[in-house]
Amino acid sequence: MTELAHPAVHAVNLHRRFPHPSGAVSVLRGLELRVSRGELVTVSGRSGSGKSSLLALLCGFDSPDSGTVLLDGEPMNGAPSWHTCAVLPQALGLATELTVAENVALPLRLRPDLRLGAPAIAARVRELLTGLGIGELAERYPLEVSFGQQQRVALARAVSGRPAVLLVDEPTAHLDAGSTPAVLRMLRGCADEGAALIVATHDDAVHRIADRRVALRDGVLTDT
Ligand SMILES: Nc1ncnc2c1ncn2[C@@H]1O[C@H](COP(=O)(O)OP(=O)(O)OP(=O)(O)O)[C@@H](O)[C@H]1O
Repeated sequence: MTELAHPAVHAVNLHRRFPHPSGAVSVLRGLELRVSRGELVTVSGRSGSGKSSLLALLCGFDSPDSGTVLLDGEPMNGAPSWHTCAVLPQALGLATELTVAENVALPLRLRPDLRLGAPAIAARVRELLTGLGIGELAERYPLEVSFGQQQRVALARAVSGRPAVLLVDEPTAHLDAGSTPAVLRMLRGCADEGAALIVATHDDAVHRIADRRVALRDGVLTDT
């Protein structure tokens, strides 16, 4: 019972400042955020307001100057496992030496606890790629598909292991209007299955599927 009292993600008084010879940038200034299981929160904010910097702190890629990130009530200790917290970063980070299907399968192969055999992994990969409209690209390599297609591959990889927390940076930035609904369906579906989602976006279509919208301004979040 007590564990349900904790939000899946709780950012407490986060401060992050980047030193630079031409003047330090104080990006986060006491930022607070709580996101529950099953909740999809979108973060808006002008370019350079600190959305990606926030996501980097929440997944442990970066550390705050002060403040804490709690996952399920526990202070983050280094980068959490991929099935605890998965990320779709702007830079995607696909493994270019692996095929599209192998990239998406990776989080599943890293989870022996799931005891998934090769056929079950292949079925999950197929389901995700087909759901995103890129099933025919399974055997290609990331550099043989467009950037918008790579972005959907990276989304499929992020969700394949059913992470408890999913952090997503600009998921529709490189998509045409026809490809966007499938991405929105997948994001919403993850939240409906119980994941906590934080999605940085400039896209109103993404904001429309949110349970809650916040804006990052002057280093803090406000409800919109
Ligand atoms: N490693 C770093 N070193 C120095 N400055 C940084 C670093 N990372 C980010 N910044 C600065 O922090 C600020 C916030 O950047 P960030 O990428 O988080 O913004 P954003 O809101 O995600 O922007 P966009 O919408 O364009 O992606 C910017 O002024 C950026 O130049």
